[in-house]
Amino acid sequence: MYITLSCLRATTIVVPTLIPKTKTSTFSLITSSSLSMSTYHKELAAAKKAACLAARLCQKVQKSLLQSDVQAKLDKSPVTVADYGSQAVVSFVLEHELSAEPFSLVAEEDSGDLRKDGSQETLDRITMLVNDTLANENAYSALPLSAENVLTAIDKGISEGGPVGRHWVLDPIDGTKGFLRGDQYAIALALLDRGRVVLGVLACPNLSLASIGMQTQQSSASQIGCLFSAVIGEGTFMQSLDGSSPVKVNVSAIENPEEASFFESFEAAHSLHDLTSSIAKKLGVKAPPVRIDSQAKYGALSRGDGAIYLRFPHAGYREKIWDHAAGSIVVTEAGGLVTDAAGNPLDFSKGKYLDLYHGIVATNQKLMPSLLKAIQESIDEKASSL
Ligand SMILES: Nc1ncnc2c1ncn2[C@@H]1O[C@H](COP(=O)(O)O)[C@@H](OP(=O)(O)O)[C@H]1O
Ligand SMILES: [Mg+2]
Ligand SMILES: [Mg+2]
Ligand SMILES: [Mg+2]
Repeated sequence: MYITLSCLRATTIVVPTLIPKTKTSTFSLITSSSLSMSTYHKELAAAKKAACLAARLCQKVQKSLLQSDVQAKLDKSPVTVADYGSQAVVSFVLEHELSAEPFSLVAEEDSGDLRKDGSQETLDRITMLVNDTLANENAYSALPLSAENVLTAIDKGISEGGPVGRHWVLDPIDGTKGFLRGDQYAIALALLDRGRVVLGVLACPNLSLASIGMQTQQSSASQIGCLFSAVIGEGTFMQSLDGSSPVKVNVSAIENPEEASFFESFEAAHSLHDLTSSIAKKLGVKAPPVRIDSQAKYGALSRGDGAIYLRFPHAGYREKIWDHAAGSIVVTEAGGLVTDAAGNPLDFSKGKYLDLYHGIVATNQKLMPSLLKAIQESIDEKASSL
């Protein structure tokens, strides 16, 4: 039996342990072969390290959130010093850990607003946060970073992605609105190889290690902060953000929709809650929806906390790849399916956006056919009532 020592080590170190082989319905301990044989082993270790450091920065900011730390982007969505700081940290760490490889990053934020007059104080604060976060990383001779270095690191995220070569895909804080409320958010990092997601890491600093809905019954209730990771063909693993041993996770095995519970966005503006409630009613789902922010929903789904995730944005909204790349591989490698509302797999090879039929659906293989049927009926009913 083997465990990883810490998610902050760039090269995953495995050591023998005396942990007994235990198994629950959804978790099992990692095996040596799944760690040592990975094609993307180096990339996985770098991604975990980058996401854990970024999570540390975000946690620090969330604890002492000041109004001046929040700004509105041109599209009026919020962005915080932590979004920028997280992007700078991940970009810097990936480029330095994987310096032998060409580096392409598709990321949500850019430095445009930070370069404008009046932004110097905010930029100085971000630079300080980034340097504090990386302070213990003695291996990086480029430290401390100047404000210009931080802007450059943020702007490395300017790639458009696409079907050729490798591209990292980053949402430095997914669920910024949840982050501002003190709720769920995630640092979501994925690797595309020739248009396919081959690796994903989701750091969820506010997600309990115990399953949602079971916190009151489990002793690990107080342990908060999960890191999900998945490599194509190797399964999905969960560990605590401070580096506990990874456990393999699996999606729910529920076959009867009446026993299923479903996740959706906390923000009603991000998904049509009336449509999802009509779908749930058709399926006979009894439990009320679990509404949480960010790709933490994919993480929770991958370990079987709920059985379905439904996301139906308002007409005209185009989903971005960084909102789903890491989450989708975390669910598919845990045995689930992630498709659009017609059952088509998500295509991450088209650049920054996903072309979708109506929305995104994630569940296990047994429930998917009846779910897609209920979805189509609900979409048709909605259309005919307009
Ligand atoms: N009108 C809209 N419809 C659907 N998604 C939206 C939206 N406006 C913003 N979003 C996306 O929803 C993400 C949050 O997802 P969720 O609803 O699952 O919490 C946001 O990510 P950021 O917080 O990274 O900007 C943003 O990209
Ligand atoms: Mg945003
Ligand atoms: Mg996002
Ligand atoms: Mg974001």
